Amino acid sequence: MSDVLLEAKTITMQFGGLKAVCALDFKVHRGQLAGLIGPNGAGKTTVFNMLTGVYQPTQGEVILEGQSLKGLKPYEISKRGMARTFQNIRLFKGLTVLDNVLIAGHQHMKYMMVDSILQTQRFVKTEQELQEKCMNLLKIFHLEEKAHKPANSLPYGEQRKLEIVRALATDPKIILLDEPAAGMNHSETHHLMETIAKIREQFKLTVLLIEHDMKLVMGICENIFVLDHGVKIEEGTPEQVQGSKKVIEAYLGVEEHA
Ligand SMILES: Nc1ncnc2c1ncn2[C@@H]1O[C@H](COP(=O)(O)OP(=O)(O)OP(=O)(O)O)[C@@H](O)[C@H]1O
Repeated sequence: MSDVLLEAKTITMQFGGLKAVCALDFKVHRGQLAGLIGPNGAGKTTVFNMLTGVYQPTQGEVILEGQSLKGLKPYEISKRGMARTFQNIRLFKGLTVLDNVLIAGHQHMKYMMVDSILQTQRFVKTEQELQEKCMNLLKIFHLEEKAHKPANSLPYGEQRKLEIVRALATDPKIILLDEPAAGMNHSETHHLMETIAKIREQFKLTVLLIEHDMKLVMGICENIFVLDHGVKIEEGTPEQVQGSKKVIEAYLGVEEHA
């Protein structure tokens, strides 16, 4: 099996007259923790939207495990093992924390409608297993005691963590995290960093994250892609990227992100 799990092959996204992303190439290797960074408006979220089928690239293609994702819908890509979180939290706010996770887990259940109506043994067993799995995931993120509380009663930082738990409940091979630490304080961010590293090990996951918190990115990513005006201007280890003249220039004037 190839070492490359996810590949962007010269992907371009044109919105009318604006090329938000231009002929972008990159590869994420199996098991890697990779980062996608760049100043505001560089095209990072647009890249995630192309990877996950929200947008079809106007040119180029995305390859997951050697197979093109061209023309696939987001739910089809999710079934192939790519999960994501969003910059703006998207939870079922009135439902409990656990129900939010169960709904995500159900998307990949193998039993039939008839099992569910007749409450067959297979259905009951699968439901129990799913419930256990979801509770275990909540435990990893220290959310188990809030399992039966409404999602909208959680503080913002915990809602972000719940989004990650929901993504993990789909048993992904790769998880794309869009600004997971946004709105978190220093100690929450530090804890999140440790948890991301832990779940990567525990679930043999591949992770690609967008993040403005440079401490987080430089602290956990092994390989970083830097976008500016839709173009990849640098790629490498945290040390290589931090020392790059092009990267420093791209960030000049936006020092609040440094
Ligand atoms: N649906 C859309 N239609 C038109 N233009 C868009 C659309 N989505 C994004 N853009 C534009 O594409 C460019 C890249 O936006 P994108 O949100 O991908 O950047 P980003 O790097 O994620 O920014 P930020 O760090 O601020 O979240 C911006 O100029 C944005 O205004």
